[in-house]
Amino acid sequence: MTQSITIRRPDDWHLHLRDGDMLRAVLPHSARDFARAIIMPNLVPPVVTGAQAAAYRERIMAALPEGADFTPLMTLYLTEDTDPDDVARAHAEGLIHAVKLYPAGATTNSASGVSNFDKVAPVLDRMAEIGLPLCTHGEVTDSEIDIFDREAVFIDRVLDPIRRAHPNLRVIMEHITTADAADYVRSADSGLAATITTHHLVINRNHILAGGIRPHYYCLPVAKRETHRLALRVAATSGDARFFLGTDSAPHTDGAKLQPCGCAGCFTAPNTLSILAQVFEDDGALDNLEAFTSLNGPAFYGLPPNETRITMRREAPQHPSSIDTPDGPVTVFDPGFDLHWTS
Ligand SMILES: NC(=O)N[C@@H](CC(=O)O)C(=O)O
Ligand SMILES: [Zn+2]
Ligand SMILES: [Zn+2]
Repeated sequence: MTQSITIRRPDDWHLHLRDGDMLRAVLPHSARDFARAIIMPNLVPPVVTGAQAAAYRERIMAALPEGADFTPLMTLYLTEDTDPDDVARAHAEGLIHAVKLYPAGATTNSASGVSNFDKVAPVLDRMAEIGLPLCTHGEVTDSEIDIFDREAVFIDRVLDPIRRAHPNLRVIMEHITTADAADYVRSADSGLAATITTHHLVINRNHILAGGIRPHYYCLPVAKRETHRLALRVAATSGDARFFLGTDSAPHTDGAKLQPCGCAGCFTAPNTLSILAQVFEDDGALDNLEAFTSLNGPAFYGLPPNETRITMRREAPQHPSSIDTPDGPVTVFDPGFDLHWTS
């Protein structure tokens, strides 16, 4: 039996670090295992301009533990008023690595997102020209569309039209949850990729709803039926360069999760690598773990893979079940099985 695995240091291509006390509480958990992360801009207010991204980057750097080796890769939150010149400038400075599209109202802190997609066409044209990728929260928000269908409908109604209108735009479908999305990504030869979260490889909708409601498994896009989870496992463990890790680690205090109307998001930063090693081992794909966590993402973003390596050992890890913050505890995602890989 394999006792250790050595891989290039992983990156996280979709991460919520929040701000202030929460930032200081969660950042060490990502910085321990990941060299770089694409930092989501859905703060309140959102990170819309290059100047705001530069200031947020400073706050992240200031919150890093002594000696940590972690580089935040900043993103801008796309609004109908986003200025193409500001985006191009922030990209040219090396500050931002993507722009994030949230359909208005789709998820946590997305009120300033896009309703009229025609209004963002000039920004998307400029991004295509300069090679700056668009990250999408791929769900429509129409109240008449069933929540379990919102990703598949987004592909037909929003994503495919955007890609036809901007054929050179590089797009990352974030946190995909369906076989439909995996198939759509495979249908493109280039310029399209997807991130997959840790939790969507582990839970299906039964975990949220059967035998009692489990708010800590509620995230967006919501986990789908088992056939979709299995399709994501195939995509993630295949080694296919179009799929890579974006944990979507999205911390909310227990007070905010355990409510009549609780927040969406799973906090997976502390135990993601332990869970992934086990998922890949269970699927007989340990050899493809490095492609998913450390190679495919940088290749799509046009960055070199990390030079340093980490070794994971077959040993029961010591992860906390929750972490403390000044605003209250944040529960760590429970995969529902014992872990036996330590990073
Ligand atoms: N994934 C989630 O359920 N929540 C994210 C937002 C997002 O990525 O959609 C958050 O910011 O809390
Ligand atoms: Zn999202
Ligand atoms: Zn997210």
